Amino acid sequence: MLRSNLPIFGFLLFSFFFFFFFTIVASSSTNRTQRAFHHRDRDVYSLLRFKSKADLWNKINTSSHFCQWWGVTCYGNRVVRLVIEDLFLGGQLASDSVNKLDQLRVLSLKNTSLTGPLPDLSGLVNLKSLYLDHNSFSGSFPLSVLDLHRLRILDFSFNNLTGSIPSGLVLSDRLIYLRLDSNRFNGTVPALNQSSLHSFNVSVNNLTGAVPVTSVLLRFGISSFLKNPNLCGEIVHKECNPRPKFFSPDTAAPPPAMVLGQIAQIRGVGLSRPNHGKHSRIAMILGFISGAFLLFISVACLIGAVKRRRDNNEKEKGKESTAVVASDAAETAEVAAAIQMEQESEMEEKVKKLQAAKSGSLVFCAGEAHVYTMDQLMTASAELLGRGTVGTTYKALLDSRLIVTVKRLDAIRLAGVGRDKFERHMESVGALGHPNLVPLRAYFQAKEERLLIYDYLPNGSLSSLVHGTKSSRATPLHWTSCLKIAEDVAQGLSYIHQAWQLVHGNLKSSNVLLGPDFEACIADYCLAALATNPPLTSNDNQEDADALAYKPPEARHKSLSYQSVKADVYSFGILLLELLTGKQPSKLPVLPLDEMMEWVRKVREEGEKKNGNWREDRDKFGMLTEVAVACSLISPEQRPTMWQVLKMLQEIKEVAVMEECELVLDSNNSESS
Ligand SMILES: Nc1ncnc2c1ncn2[C@@H]1O[C@H](COP(=O)(O)OP(=O)(O)OP(=O)(O)O)[C@@H](O)[C@H]1O
Repeated sequence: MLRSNLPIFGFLLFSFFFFFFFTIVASSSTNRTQRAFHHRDRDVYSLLRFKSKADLWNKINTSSHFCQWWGVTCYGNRVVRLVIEDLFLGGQLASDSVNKLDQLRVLSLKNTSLTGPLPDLSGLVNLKSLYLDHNSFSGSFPLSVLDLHRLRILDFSFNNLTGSIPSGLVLSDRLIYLRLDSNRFNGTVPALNQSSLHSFNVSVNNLTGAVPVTSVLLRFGISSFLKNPNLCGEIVHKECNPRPKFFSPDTAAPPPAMVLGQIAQIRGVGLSRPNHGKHSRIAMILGFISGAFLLFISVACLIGAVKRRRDNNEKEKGKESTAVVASDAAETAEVAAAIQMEQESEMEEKVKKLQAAKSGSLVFCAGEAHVYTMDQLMTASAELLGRGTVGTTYKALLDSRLIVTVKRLDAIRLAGVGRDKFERHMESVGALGHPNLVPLRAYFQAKEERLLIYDYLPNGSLSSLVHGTKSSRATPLHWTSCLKIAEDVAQGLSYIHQAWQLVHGNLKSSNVLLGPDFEACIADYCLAALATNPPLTSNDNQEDADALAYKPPEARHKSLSYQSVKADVYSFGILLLELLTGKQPSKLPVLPLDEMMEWVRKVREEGEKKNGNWREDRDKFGMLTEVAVACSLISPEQRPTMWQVLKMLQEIKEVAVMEECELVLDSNNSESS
């Protein structure tokens, strides 16, 4: 009986397990989906709440998907950047709004006329850059910022913040940029000493007391502390509590007339007049006798004291009579020891760096893990990528299967750059961190050798994409690709210009590389500043002509070391025209706007005949050409800043998104009718 029912038991058992397994899988995937929706909804709710309290004039358009809103960047439907700048919002930063955006990496609301206190920000656990400058925020420094362990950039400058600057900031060891200037902070300056800090300013506040003498604050010098009238100390060149000088008028004995007057007051009589002969003679004799008596007593006491001093235990006596002096001396010794320790540690740091350089060690940039040594780098298999204006570039494959790019700088072209200058410059460049910059990971210098180590970007350069290579054909880019690449480059460039006030100096399509997701990343930034000699002329005249075409007219006849932000803007304009037309920079004509638009249109139409698989949108190309022409104007003053360029590009994107939405709505309407 049991044996005959075995198949039925087997079937029931199988069904039970199948059902059990299916339920678990289904419920876990439902949970996952629910979680994703839950996070997304929370982001939408946060943005809406932010808008409702901050955007009093309804400047932020929320009719599209939230990831398309002005200033919002998403990754996988989660908000990673909220950048709204130079816009009159006029409201407040409500609590419980942005604080829920736990995937946010960049929050920038600079110059948006926001008021009120700064809310709790401790929920922004992934935040790396926080720009709330040029607003009217009031109240105290939000302590929740101290919990943001990934924070590298903090800018609260030009607000009305009050209270003290929290000393907990000394523990924020990732901070590279701290601006608290032009507020109303009071109290003392915290003893910041994190070596990561590259930019720091607390000028124009009400700070008081001695500026702590740490090696990092010393490096910034007086310019970071200006217009705080009550600050003192070595760094601000002002003595703290100036001690009264011996024999200064303040401490000198009061004038004799006053002494006499006081004595007279104590005795209850007026000042004696000189013509009272007898009384004055008696007074004189009495005065003489009492003076002599006092002198005798004093001398006797002195002799007694000296004798007792000899007899008594010296230590005991020291404790009693010089307690105050001893504590002063201890304090002075402590301060001296602290200063000496600081100087020693500073020296140690310098010696270490020097030894590192001499012994051939790599100097890793701020926040980098030391994952390989110079020896490993030297024994890595290398492939030549190319020779450029400041050196030769190799791709190196390390043992750990890590691929890096090594740029070997040309000693002759960097001949005028001393060891310290190079080190300082590379420290600043190494502290730059932006998704559209190829990260500099480490640098090395020894005698004649200087190396820079960057990430290797696998998808080639923009130049190869636009013009093709031996192995790949050139592709005319769709306007959306042009816009995306232009926006990426503008983001990276305006970061260099704005946050760091550096310049690229050599922007061109071979210096724009494509990252793993085909995002555009700028390479070779800020190196031109080191090249003191003009570049060697290559054999390839075409290459020379193209390199020259990126240079603005004001820089054509100068050496490579000529650079400015407006020269970068010009190069960007040429790069954008190159993107739009696929023409080499030296083949681009110089034309006024209307003619340039016409020329770009013709070039695109020719391309379309050859490549019938893409369609262009004339208006979009027109708008992008307008931006390119504005950037490449002859007069540097008339060119926009990179920040303005970025805005123009984002506006074009917004127009395009709106048009697409309208199209979808129209087609939906026509289908339903
Ligand atoms: N980090 C990198 N990842 C991948 N390829 C790179 C990287 N850096 C440079 N390259 C490529 O290596 C080649 C040589 O670069 P290099 O910077 O030496 O010269 P260049 O860009 O042609 O000129 P310049 O020195 O004037 O910038 C270029 O084709 C460049 O695209």
